[in-house]
Amino acid sequence: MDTLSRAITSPKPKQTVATHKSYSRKPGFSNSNIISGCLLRSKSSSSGRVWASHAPPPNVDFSDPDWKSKFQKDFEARFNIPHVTDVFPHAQSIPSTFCLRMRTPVSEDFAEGYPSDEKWHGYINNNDRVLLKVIHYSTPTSAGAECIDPDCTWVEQWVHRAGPRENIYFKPEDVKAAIVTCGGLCPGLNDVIRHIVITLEIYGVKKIVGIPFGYRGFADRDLAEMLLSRKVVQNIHLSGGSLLGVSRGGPSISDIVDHMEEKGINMLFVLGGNGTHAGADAIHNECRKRRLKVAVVGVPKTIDNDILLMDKTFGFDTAVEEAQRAINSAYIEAHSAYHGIGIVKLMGRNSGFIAMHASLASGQIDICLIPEVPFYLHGPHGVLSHLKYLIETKGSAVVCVAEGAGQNFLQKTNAKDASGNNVLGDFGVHIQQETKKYFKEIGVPADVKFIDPTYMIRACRANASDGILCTVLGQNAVHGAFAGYSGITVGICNTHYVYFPIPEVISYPRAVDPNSRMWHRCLTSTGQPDFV
Ligand SMILES: Nc1ncnc2c1ncn2[C@@H]1O[C@H](COP(=O)(O)OP(=O)(O)OP(=O)(O)O)[C@@H](O)[C@H]1O
Ligand SMILES: O=P(O)(O)OC[C@H]1O[C@](O)(CO)[C@@H](O)[C@@H]1O
Ligand SMILES: [Mg+2]
Repeated sequence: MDTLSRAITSPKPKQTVATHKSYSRKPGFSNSNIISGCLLRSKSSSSGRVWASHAPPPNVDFSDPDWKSKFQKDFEARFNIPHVTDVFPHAQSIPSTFCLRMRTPVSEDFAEGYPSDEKWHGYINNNDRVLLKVIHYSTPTSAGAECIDPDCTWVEQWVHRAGPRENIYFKPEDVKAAIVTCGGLCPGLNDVIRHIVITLEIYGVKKIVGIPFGYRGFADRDLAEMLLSRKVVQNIHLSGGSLLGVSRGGPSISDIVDHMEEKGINMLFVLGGNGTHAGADAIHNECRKRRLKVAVVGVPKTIDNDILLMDKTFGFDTAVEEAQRAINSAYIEAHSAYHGIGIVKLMGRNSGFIAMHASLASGQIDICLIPEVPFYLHGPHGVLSHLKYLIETKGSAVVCVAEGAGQNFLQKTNAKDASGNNVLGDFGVHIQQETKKYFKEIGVPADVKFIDPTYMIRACRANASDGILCTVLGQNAVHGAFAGYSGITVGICNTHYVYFPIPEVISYPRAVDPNSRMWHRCLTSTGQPDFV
């Protein structure tokens, strides 16, 4: 009988298995999609019916001989990126002021913005596309297969290529651009801010401001806009955090747009996660409703890496690198103690990407627990009994747990943060206590240490690869806005840079696929058994 679950599920004691948690019910996240995505994909592969995690629910009629072209048409419509001409069909474009040739950094040359150079072939054609999925899975049973139909037919899915356009829909002298950073911290925020400002200046924009402390800064009269320029942002990437500050919660969309109208903001760059992007999309829609010619462009920020469709989000690499240091400390502590057990908790509310990648990168983890993969703590196949085996055979062990793992072992509080996100219980502390209790009960000495490096990881400055990613994303955000797009976000997709319509990347959280090669690689590295 499971002692822990008895404590929690009393009066009906039974073994509790950690399962894929239910997601927060914020408007940006749809539970039905999670079910159709994760569960169908992971559970039904043996039956040969596997669906792409981001694909629409399987309501396509595959008996229709024309289903593929209909699907592709629908896909094209879904991934169409909103443009100012949708609302202002007569909006005039002008030749781009973004050009990197024939430049002399003499101040008077900049007075009227930068001159266009017709001979410069550095622009992206509006019809350029990037292939979203590059593997042709020949069968739904291939590892990590993401299929649309039961036969796993090859279907091309194209998304819009990011970058500077030859014609722009905003005159630089008419632009007042604002940047806002929301949600939790993430390495690289300052790098993105820096490159947005620098690129705006290259287009010739003179009015650039930062909104302090996230969306809150749009409503709080005590918080003044921060004037930004290349000079102000020159060195901000050398430290972590956000020059502008961050926050959760804040004013209504209508108050935000009132503020933008009042202050004349017509370009808004929004750096944040799924919640922030839901807000950005709502701001974009409200601006359209009010017939304001405004470009709202997002840059996805989440160390959890839980935004859909992208290779990765900025800050993730840095977080993994930093997490390794904590793992190494836990390893040394565990290895140096008699029967040492090190437990490291890493961020990841809904998704175990940091835990999985840090476990893989460090090569020092014996057990990796993530929200996507169910496990027992107690019982013959449970985590604790494997820990006993590791102590007996190796003398020490290191466990990496993702923040969102094992939540159903903990008492639910229903507490929410200011943005409406569920406040999670601390599974790291819980597994530490259970481990101590277990080894005491079986009379085996164990020295259990728990390390929670989460805020240290988030506050780091970006490493080199994230620094470059932030640079490209920041620049592309500005190119997208000048090109007249709004309600979009920027991302990296199969190593190329793209624009996505916001709703497509936040419809549910991206999660580790337990059938993926990467999770299997992680298991190979840890050598852990199935804990079910
Ligand atoms: N559905 C929504 N519609 C409009 N605004 C939202 C929505 N969800 C969240 N927001 C706002 O977006 C901001 C950031 O949201 P949240 O705190 O959830 O962080 P996030 O962007 O998801 O980033 P993180 O990855 O750090 O959690 C908050 O100010 C919040 O009020
Ligand atoms: O304590 P805070 O600042 O609210 O943020 C914590 C959350 O932020 C994240 O790092 C990003 O969403 C989560 O993993 C974590 O739960
Ligand atoms: Mg979030």
